[in-house]
Amino acid sequence: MGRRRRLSFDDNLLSEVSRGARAVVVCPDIRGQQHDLDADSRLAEACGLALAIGIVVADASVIPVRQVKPGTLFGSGQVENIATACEQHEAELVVIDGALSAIQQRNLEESLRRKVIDRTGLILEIFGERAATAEGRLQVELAHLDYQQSRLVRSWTHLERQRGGFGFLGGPGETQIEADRRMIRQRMGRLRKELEQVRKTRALHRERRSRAPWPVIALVGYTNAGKSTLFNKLTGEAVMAEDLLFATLDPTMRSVRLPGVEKVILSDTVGFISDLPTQLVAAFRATLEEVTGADVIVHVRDMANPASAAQKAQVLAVLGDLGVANGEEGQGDAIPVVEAWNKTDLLTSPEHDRLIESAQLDENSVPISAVTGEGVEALLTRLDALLTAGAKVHEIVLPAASGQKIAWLHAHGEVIEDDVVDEGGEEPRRRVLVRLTPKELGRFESLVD
Ligand SMILES: Nc1nc2c(ncn2[C@@H]2O[C@H](COP(=O)(O)OP(=O)(O)OP(=O)(O)O)[C@@H](O)[C@H]2O)c(=O)[nH]1
Repeated sequence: MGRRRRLSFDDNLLSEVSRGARAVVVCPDIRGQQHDLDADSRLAEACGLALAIGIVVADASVIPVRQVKPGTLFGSGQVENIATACEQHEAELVVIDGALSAIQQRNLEESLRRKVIDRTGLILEIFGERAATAEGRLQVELAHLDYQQSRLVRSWTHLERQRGGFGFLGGPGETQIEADRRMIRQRMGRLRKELEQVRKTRALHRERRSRAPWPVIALVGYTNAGKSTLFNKLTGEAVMAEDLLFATLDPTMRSVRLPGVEKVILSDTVGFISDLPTQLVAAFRATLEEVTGADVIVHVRDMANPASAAQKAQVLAVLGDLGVANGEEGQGDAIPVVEAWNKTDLLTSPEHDRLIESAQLDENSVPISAVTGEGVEALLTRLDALLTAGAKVHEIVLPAASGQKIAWLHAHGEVIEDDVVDEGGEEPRRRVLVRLTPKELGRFESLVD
């Protein structure tokens, strides 16, 4: 009969994995495949991602794959080894840190008699859990549907009937599959429209903020680099100091005071991850757009991580694509980038000394420990210098009644002289001699009376 099951997008579609599930994590090291990181670092990252959504990593291993088996990815002996590891470690879930086709996933689930998720599935779980803003949530749902759609099509062309998998396919029959595909397409269409709307609102917000009288500092960096920890240190607030990856899918904004600059907005952004599946790039970038409006970017780096250099290259590539920074100084309108070389407390003494030495050669690199506070003052001083760079003295004459504007000048600029000038006219005027950066002058000029 083939009872129809409705596609339901409202009830927890995004969650396939329960918190606390015990998992065996496997990183296939496929011969000839290029990756940003080596297999061990990828495995470590995958374990971190799994932990971030509350999965218990019971066992983790790299499995070299000479030749991909179309049906199962791994060879049969390797699948047996994974099954043994699952038995030994009482795991109910297998995380494969690579891309699985729908068929491979299904076959592995059958042989292992356990739920199997691949890397895209894992990252979608994290995005689904962490997306906080409307745009983030819409992007994640869209990415999820896209992922499911590709599985639906592929599985149908190869199989007479899909079993297991995502659970929303009911009875067999092409009409059923077609109907499901149409529903997914319609839903995706609606989501895209909603996204468009949300983006417009966001652009308005950004515009409003860019006219806000405060400079913006954006924290960017690889996942687990220590952005949230530094953010907390700087703002003095416990925002999200969890030992979690992606503690911040959506930008978090806080205002802080710097020694020389009265007030700045600090914006924490989502962490980067290696080899981001292409389907997820849009969801990830949506959250980074905030960075394009920043006055200074702080690139937080985990200097205790052996993959630190590769991570830096990726962050710079994305910032370059966003058109905000190119890593080189003095080029175009690029936003200045300060590198916060974090986790100095984890380095050995010679490593620590080497880091301090290299930082002395480059004023835009500041060794810090967001945990102990080492170097944080120096970072603030550098930020202050960049935010006040290019400041010039301006003579500004205003009607004496412009109290708010005059107060703004005192709050933001370095006021050198401020007197009332009486030129015999009807209205007394104030003449303020004040040092302002070009950006501050722009902000001042956009103030409304
Ligand atoms: N020892 C040491 N640990 C640090 C330091 N900074 C951060 N950590 C730790 O590194 C882990 C990750 O820090 P977070 O601040 O959550 O990293 P993040 O960059 O915000 O991570 P995402 O939100 O995933 O992008 C936490 O366990 C922190 O306690 C540091 O300077 N020294």
